[in-house]
This record gives sequence, C-alpha cells and structure tokens, in this order.
Amino acid sequence: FEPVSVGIAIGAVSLTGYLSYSDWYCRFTECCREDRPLNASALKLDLEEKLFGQHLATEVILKALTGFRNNKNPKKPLTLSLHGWAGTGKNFVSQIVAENLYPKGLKSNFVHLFVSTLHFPHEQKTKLYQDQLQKWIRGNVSACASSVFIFDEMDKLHPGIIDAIKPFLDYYEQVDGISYRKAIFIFLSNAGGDLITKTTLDFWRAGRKREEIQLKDLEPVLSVGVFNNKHSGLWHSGLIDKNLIDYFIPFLPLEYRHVKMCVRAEMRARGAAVDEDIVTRVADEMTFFPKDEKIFSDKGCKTVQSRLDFH
Ligand SMILES: Nc1ncnc2c1ncn2[C@@H]1O[C@H](COP(=O)(O)OP(=O)(O)OP(=O)(O)O)[C@@H](O)[C@H]1O
Repeated sequence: FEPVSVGIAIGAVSLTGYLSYSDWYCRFTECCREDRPLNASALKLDLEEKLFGQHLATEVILKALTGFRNNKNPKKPLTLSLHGWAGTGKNFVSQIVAENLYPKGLKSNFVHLFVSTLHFPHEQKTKLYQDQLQKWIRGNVSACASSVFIFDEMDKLHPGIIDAIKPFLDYYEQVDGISYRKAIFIFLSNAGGDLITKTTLDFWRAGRKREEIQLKDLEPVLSVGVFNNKHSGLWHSGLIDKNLIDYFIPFLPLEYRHVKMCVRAEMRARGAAVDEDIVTRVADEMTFFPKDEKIFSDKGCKTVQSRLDFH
C-alpha cells in the first residue's frame, strides 16, 4: 500500500464517520451547529404565511438573518430592534426566528428570553443583574457561539442593564477570549409605536395602501423617536449613537382584516374548522382606534386567543 493514499483513505473514512456520528448524535440531543446555514426559503414561507400585515418586518428580518448567517466571518453580532404597538407580532416573530434557527425554538438551550419586569424587576438591584447577565451571556456564548438572546419590554429595562451587554454587541474580535460575533440579540419594545402608528394613519388617510409604506418612511422617525424617548431603554445607553443596532424593525398597527386573519389562524391551530360567523364576532369584540375612524386594533391580535375561548 502506498502510505499517502492509505492516509487519505483513513482520513476520509474518519471524517465521514465523524460527520455521520455528529448527525446521529444531534438527532438525539440538541446541538449548537453554528455553521449550519439558515434555510432561507423555510423562514420566508413561515413569515409570509404566519405573520399578518407586517410586510416591512418580513422583508427586513429575512434579509438580516440570511445575510448574517451566510456570512462566515461577521464583524459583530447581529442586533435587531423590533418596535411597535402591543400585539402586533414582535414576540411572535422572535418565536418564528428562534424556531428557524433551532428546532426547539424558545425552548432551545441556545435561545434565551429575558423579560424586563420578570427578570430585572428592581432598579436598586441593577448591579447584581448586570453581573448575572454578563456571566450568563459569557457562559452561553462560550458554549454556543450562535446563541440567541431576546430582550422583551426593552422600554422597561433600566439603561444600566443595557450598559452591561454593550461590550458584547460591539465590533471586538474577542472579549476576554470569547468571540460574540456569531451571536444574535433581539430587542423588543413598544417605544416608537406611536410614531409608526402616526405614519401608518397618514398613509391610510391619504388613501394609500399600507404595503406602500417603505422602511425609509419609518426608519428615521423611529431611530429619532426611540433615541429621544427617555423610557425606551435604548435611550442614553449609547447603543444607538454608537451604531450598535443593525436594524430598526417597525411593526405596523393591525387592522380589522388582520385581526380576522389571526382568529382564523388560531382556529386552524386548534384543529377546528374556520367558522366565518365566529371570526366576525371575535373581531367585532375587539376595540379599534382612532376614536372616529376606528382602523387599528388597540391590542393588535393579543386577546384573540382568549376571546375565542368564549365562542
Ligand atoms: N402580525 C401578526 N400576525 C399573526 N399573528 C399575530 C400578529 N401579531 C400578533 N399575533 C398573534 O397575537 C399573539 C400576541 O402577539 P405578540 O405577543 O407577538 O405581540 P407583541 O407585539 O409582542 O406585543 P407586546 O408589545 O404587548 O409584547 C401572538 O402570539 C400571535 O398569535
């Protein structure tokens, strides 16, 4: 036998062996698999089929995630800031994103959800929260570089806590020997929701379709609005003026027709046939604003599930 070809053959066998072993192993236990490319068409289909009335969020999230995951050498972690009125789909989209990155979604060991009022309720404990959060992020990113961190209720988060995560979001190659460049941070907040609603209403009043609203109509209003809003959490945290947020993603207020779509989706999810009478009744029970025109749902699709229980 010729030693070089034997060496290559052994190498090839052990590589395939390793690959099939890791495939086999990952079937039984959850694996980080940070280099696995994102299935962009599956994400696109999910967003287009499940998320109603959010053409901008669909477009930006799809572009941002596929671009980031296809980049073998990102210069910083991906940071998305989702803004909008209550019940418009911010948590829902985070769940879709999580499921497309890790099959277990929000239950994955590599996806971490923080809710300000639940995890960081006391302002006087900021120092403690800062330490705990830094340790948690450091530990989890060193275990899985492509970990996902979702921060809900950013507008209620004490700015000191955001300061604690700031170093991880920056362009550093490594922080204390760990690279954070493959991690994904998603921030959710209601801040800027009033400005998004105003623009959407202006379009409606001008007789223009909401699908005509472009990112450029909202992005400047949004970053300025959020920046000037002292309750936004991002305010004076330096995240914005240091350009650490990659994408501001607006969620538009939902209309009557979208609420109906949510009711239908919920009925299907429960395995029931869609009953249009019930769909109309549930949608009619929701409240809408502004007072005169009654176009947008006050709570988006948020109370649809509980209202459906009554029918
Ligand atoms: N645009 C949407 N398309 C489809 N379903 C939606 C949409 N918005 C909301 N829903 C439904 O309503 C539920 C509540 O919405 P979600 O929790 O995502 O709202 P949110 O924007 O995060 O609100 P909040 O700011 O109050 O936290 C979702 O689980 C989903 O079932």
